[in-house]
Amino acid sequence: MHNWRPRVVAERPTADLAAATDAAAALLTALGLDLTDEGLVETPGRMAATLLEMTSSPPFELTTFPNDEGYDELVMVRDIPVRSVCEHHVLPFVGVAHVGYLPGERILGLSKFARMVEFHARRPQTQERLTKRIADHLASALHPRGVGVVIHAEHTCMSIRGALAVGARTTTSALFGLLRDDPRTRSEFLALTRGA
Ligand SMILES: Nc1nc2c(ncn2[C@@H]2O[C@H](COP(=O)(O)OP(=O)(O)OP(=O)(O)O)[C@@H](O)[C@H]2O)c(=O)[nH]1
Ligand SMILES: [Zn+2]
Repeated sequence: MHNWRPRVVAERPTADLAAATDAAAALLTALGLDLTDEGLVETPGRMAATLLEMTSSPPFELTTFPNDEGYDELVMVRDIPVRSVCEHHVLPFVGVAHVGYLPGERILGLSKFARMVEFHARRPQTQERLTKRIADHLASALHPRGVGVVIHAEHTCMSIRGALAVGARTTTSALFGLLRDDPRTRSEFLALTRGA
């Protein structure tokens, strides 16, 4: 009945796209929609593929290098795009992450900051948990002297419905080590997250 085939199928071994398509059709029908309507015929398949795409993480490998020069100042990647899905309404939240660390013996390939954010973002969750997981991952992979993650995001579940707070942004942060405990490093990091 549904001929539409997704162009991009994200990986998740336990996903059953055919069953998800049938379930999406049942949901839309239960909501009173007529799926024989021309524009809706392929919608269940698109819905299933879209939800799978939005909640599946691309795999990646962390590449680290020895900190040969003994670089000991802050490394920071700002304005990394965040696209995730809130676990309460399965609606997107979208924003940016700023990720920084104070290196110890290893440094991280710069692109891996963005890959790490994308990896953790692509699943239903809260912004708080996402922030903490990125910081935990960086800390366990690098054993740095400090880690900081700040995310600013708009949650569509409270902007396009419900509270209708269009433009309201939520800020979360996770700070470890010297970025949490040393006042100078902490304020340098937080100033950089504000664009200074
Ligand atoms: N702390 C936190 N809350 C979130 C996040 N994403 C969505 N929420 C909130 O989850 C809550 C769910 O509240 P409920 O009262 O169970 O759901 P609801 O009736 O749809 O609530 P409204 O959104 O106020 O209409 C809402 O307040 C959402 O704003 C998140 O990342 N972190
Ligand atoms: Zn929500």
